[in-house]
Amino acid sequence: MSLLEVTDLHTRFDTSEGTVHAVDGVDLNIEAGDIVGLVGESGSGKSVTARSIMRLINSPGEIADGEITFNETDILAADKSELRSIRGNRISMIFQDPQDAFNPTQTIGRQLHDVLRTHESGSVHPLMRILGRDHSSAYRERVVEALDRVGIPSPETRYDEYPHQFSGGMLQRAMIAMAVLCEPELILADEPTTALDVTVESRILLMFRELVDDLGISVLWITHDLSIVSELCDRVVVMYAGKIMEEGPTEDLLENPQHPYTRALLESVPRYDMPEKELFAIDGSIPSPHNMPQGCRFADRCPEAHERCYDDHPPMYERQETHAACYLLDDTNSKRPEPGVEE
Ligand SMILES: Nc1ncnc2c1ncn2[C@@H]1O[C@H](COP(=O)(O)OP(=O)(O)OP(=O)(O)O)[C@@H](O)[C@H]1O
Repeated sequence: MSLLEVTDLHTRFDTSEGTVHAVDGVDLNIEAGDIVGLVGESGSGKSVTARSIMRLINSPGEIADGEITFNETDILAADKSELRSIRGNRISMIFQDPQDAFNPTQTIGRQLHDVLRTHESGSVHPLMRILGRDHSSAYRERVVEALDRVGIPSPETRYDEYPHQFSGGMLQRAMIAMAVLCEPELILADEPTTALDVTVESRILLMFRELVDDLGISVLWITHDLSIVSELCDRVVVMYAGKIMEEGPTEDLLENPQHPYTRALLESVPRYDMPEKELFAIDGSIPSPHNMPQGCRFADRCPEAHERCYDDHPPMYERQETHAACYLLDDTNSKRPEPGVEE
């Protein structure tokens, strides 16, 4: 059994303009120790998928259907106390903007210390906080160790500094330290390096891979950047307009993409080794979330679309280890008689 199994997940938002089917029948598996990249254009439903896994969908949103099983725990049936013990302890989330994750009025060390203490022994009693009794040296040591592990220089000194004294890259590292502090089984990382410059980004990716290998943590890494996926991920899941279009091992999927959408995404990545290559942009735009087509969500932009693609969204077809939702992979297509030809 996989560490995380998401089956036929439907998450929607009821807005004044109608219902947005942000996640529409998503299946997703993550094995222990794997880094899975979730890629797709803006608005395709990546963040809503991650937030659904944590059950962080608030009104006007709701998880309308599906199953989410995390290490044999039924997340959608879990009560508040079960959820509390899962969030942070067993599944952590890292966000794009580290500023939002930290309180500007408390030192970084203090905040990491509180996370550790809260998850290990319940919430910190306000009186204990005033008396400073919760500031045990064992916790401090573990926080310093975590800051050191993510490559923050002079972690002992940095422990007592405030968020504004950290650069963007350092703050991002501190957030990663916070996510790994409780040694979770799964980290959901929502575009955590998008705001960083490329040199800091590649240092963080390298460090993250080492961290995951050392601690055996599984990761869902959300991004729209395929170069990050090729550097970091074991498997890739390609999402478009609320649906999974293709998924498979990174190398297979990037070298031999089956879905026209994946091919188009790969075509639009700038190639430094081929500077003369013209940049490709996918024609059209992602369908309006209020007015999804009944057929393949990508049909309107797909150069290979045929009549059938406009009728129903295709199921997943298997090609070795890759699965793609595209009728081009349906072997029975070739056996279908040409119109007007007797069988
Ligand atoms: N609170 C909300 N209310 C209404 N619609 C929402 C809400 N949150 C998300 N959506 C809609 O759900 C869809 C999926 O959004 P989501 O944030 O998951 O996309 P994404 O793939 O993560 O995009 P990005 O890469 O830009 O973060 C979008 O159409 C978005 O507008």
